[in-house]
Amino acid sequence: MQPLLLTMGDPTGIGPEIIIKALLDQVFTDLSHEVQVVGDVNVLSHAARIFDCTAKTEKLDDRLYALCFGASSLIVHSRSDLDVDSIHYGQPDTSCGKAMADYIEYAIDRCLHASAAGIVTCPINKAAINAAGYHFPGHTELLAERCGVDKVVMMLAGERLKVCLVTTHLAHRDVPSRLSCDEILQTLRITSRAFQQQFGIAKPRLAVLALNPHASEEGLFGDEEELIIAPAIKAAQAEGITADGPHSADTLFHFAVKGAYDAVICMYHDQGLIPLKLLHFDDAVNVTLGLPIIRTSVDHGTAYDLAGTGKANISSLVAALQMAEQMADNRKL
Ligand SMILES: NC(=O)c1ccc[n+]([C@@H]2O[C@H](COP(=O)([O-])OP(=O)(O)OC[C@H]3O[C@@H](n4cnc5c(N)ncnc54)[C@H](O)[C@@H]3O)[C@@H](O)[C@H]2O)c1
Ligand SMILES: N[C@H](C(=O)O)[C@H](O)COP(=O)(O)O
Repeated sequence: MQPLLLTMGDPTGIGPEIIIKALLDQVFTDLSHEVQVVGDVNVLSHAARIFDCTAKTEKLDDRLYALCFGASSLIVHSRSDLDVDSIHYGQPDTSCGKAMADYIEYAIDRCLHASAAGIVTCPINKAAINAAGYHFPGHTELLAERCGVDKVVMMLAGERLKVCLVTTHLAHRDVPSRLSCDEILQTLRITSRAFQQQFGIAKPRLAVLALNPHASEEGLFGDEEELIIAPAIKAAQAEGITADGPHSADTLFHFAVKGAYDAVICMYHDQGLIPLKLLHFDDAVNVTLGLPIIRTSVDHGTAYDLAGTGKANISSLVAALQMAEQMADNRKL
């Protein structure tokens, strides 16, 4: 069985320590897929000290190590040679920015060449990867580009609520001009197909949100609902997709969490991620739908205020690993 690759994320964030914590808590041994880390063996070894552990490092091959703590061990594809004495929690430099982007690119490459089952990502700092010359607003867009896909969907998934975004990382003032009937229709198609093929829901029920308050109150404040969103829903319905709306965003979530829908299609990042993280910050998973490879992620960021303390919660990491494993198993069926 091919391994799941877990990218370490920002070397100065909480990524390294949640990986070590997961290893010490035997999280990886509870999975049927082997988990291998793509990161920096010295940074991980350094992070072990946060938990008063000393890691033994064994070189297996070029850039391939085993990191051992007593009976627990972890294979590490060590793709950077950062100097742990010159990097500091919460302060990424250009070498860290380059390293975190390299980890993702290496993992994508392995998946595209069918030598890994999927990718689970720890958080990156978007400003740091951009400063290092990788002009992407996040993993999602980097993954889409490297996999040669025009449109993907960012879904954040918790037990009670799943939100899928039509637009992702962009300024609020740019949202209306980036919304189009085609973008919404593609989001509905990708989401519906992913639920059917990857999550085993034959007829996913999708709620589509409005952009404006009260779905624009019949055009009183805005016309995106009439001109863009409603036609996209109609086109999706004509293709057999179970979608309805546009729904007022302020009330729809109440019904969605009671089980009326499998997912909520949101027009912009915070429209969906505020309710999602309010309910599920500890245990939600970020999944990229529409890729030819499997990618899940923790739902939280680099948490610089916690980095180096060992206090970060690993529940979202555990959920992201479990979901990647479930997606890999479904793919085999
Ligand atoms: N998947 C990703 O790569 C990803 C996701 C979200 C944010 N980010 C990036 O992370 C950076 C910081 O973003 P932010 O401050 O908006 O969000 P954040 O999630 O890093 O932090 C928000 C708050 O939540 C706390 N927190 C985060 N993770 C936690 C955990 N595992 N356990 C306990 N508390 C936790 C933090 O201490 C902080 O108080 C930004 O550069 C952002 O772009 C990356
Ligand atoms: N939008 C995500 C969130 O707030 O949790 C996050 O920034 C991660 O995005 P990528 O997976 O594209 O890095």
